[in-house]
Amino acid sequence: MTLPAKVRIVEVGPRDGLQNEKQVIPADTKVSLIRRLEAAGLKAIETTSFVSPKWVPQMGDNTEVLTRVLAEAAPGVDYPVLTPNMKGFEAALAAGAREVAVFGAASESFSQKNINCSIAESLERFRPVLEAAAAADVRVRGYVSCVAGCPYEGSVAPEAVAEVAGTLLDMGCYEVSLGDTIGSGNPASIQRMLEAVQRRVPVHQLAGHYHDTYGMAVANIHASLQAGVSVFDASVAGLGGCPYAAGASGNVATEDVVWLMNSLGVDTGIDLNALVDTAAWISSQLGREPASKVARALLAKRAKAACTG
Ligand SMILES: CC(C)(COP(=O)([O-])OP(=O)([O-])OC[C@H]1O[C@@H](n2cnc3c(N)ncnc32)[C@H](O)[C@@H]1OP(=O)([O-])[O-])[C@@H](O)C(=O)NCCC(=O)NCCSC(=O)C[C@@](C)(O)CC(=O)[O-]
Repeated sequence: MTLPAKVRIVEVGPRDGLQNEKQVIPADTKVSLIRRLEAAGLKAIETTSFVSPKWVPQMGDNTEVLTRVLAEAAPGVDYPVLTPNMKGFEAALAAGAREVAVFGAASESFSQKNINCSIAESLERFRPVLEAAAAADVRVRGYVSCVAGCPYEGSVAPEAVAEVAGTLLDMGCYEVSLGDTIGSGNPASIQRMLEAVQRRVPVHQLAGHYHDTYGMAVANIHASLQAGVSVFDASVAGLGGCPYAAGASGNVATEDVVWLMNSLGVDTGIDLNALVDTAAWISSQLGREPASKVARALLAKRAKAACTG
C-alpha cells in the first residue's frame, strides 16, 4: 500500500507519560512541557485527565494545568483531556476543554482494574458524556485498551476490540485510538487486529497507541501505516506507563516516530531537534535520561560535535 504523505501525531506525554510518575511533578513543569511541545510543532497535546485523584494522584492538578494551558493556547493546537464519566466531563468543561477522550477496554479484567466497571457499564457511563459533549460542541475521542493483550487475561480477541471500537464510533466518537497497553503486540498480531477492526470502523477514524515494552512499537506503527492508519499517539522521551498495567513501559517515544516518518518521507510537521531538546529537558526534570534511542543517539552526536568543534 502507498504510504500517506503525512500523519497526525497525538502527543500523550503530559498525560499518559506523567500519570504514573511517583514523584510530585509541579504544575509549572507540566505547563512548561506543553509549551515546549507546541514550539516543536505538535498540534494535538493530551494535557491531563479528569479522573479520581485517589486513583491517579499525579493528575490531581488537572484544572490548574488545563486552565493555564488554555489561557495561552497556541493557534491550531488541540488539548484533549481524559474524562471517564460525567463528573470528569463536567470538571473538564468548566476548565474550558474543547476536546475530551473516553477510555474503554477490550478486556473485562482491565476495565475493572482501570475504571472499576465492566465494559458494558463503561459504555453506559460514556453515553451521557457523548451526549453532553455534542450539546456543548466538544469533540470526543475514544480509546480501546488491551487491543493486543491484557495484563490480567493474556490474549484478547481482535473481534472484541472491533466491537468496542465500533460502539464508541456509533456513540459519536470522531476517532478511536487503539491501545496496545502492555506493548505485547507485534506487526503480525497488530495487522490481524486491524483487519478485524476495519471490518467495523473506517481506517481514517483509527489511531494507533502503542506502548514500547518489548521494542516493537515502531514496527507496529510501520505495519499500521501499511494498513492505512495515519494517526499515531506518542509520548516525548518515551515517558509513561499505565498505573493499572504493571510492568508496561511508556508509549512509543515521539522522537522515534518522527525519525521513522522522516526516513519514510512522511510529513509530521514536527521539528525533530526541538523535540529532542524537549525530551532532554523533561528527562532532566525527572532525573533521568530520555528512554528513546533516537533522543540518546542525537544527544550523543551533539555532545561529540561540541567536543570536536
Ligand atoms: C473512573 C473512576 C473515577 C471510577 O471510580 P469509582 O470509584 O468507580 O467511581 P464512583 O463514581 O463510585 O466515585 C467514587 C469516588 O470517586 C470520585 N470520582 C468519580 N469520578 C471522578 C472523576 N472523574 N474525577 C474526580 N473524582 C471522581 C467520586 O466523587 C467519589 O469520591 P468520594 O465520594 O469517594 O470522595 C476511577 O476508577 C478512576 O479515576 N480511574 C482512573 C483511571 C485512569 O486514569 N487510568 C489511567 C488512564 S487509562 C490509560 O492509561 C490507557 C490509555 C488511555 O492510555 C490507552 C492504553 O494505553 O491502553
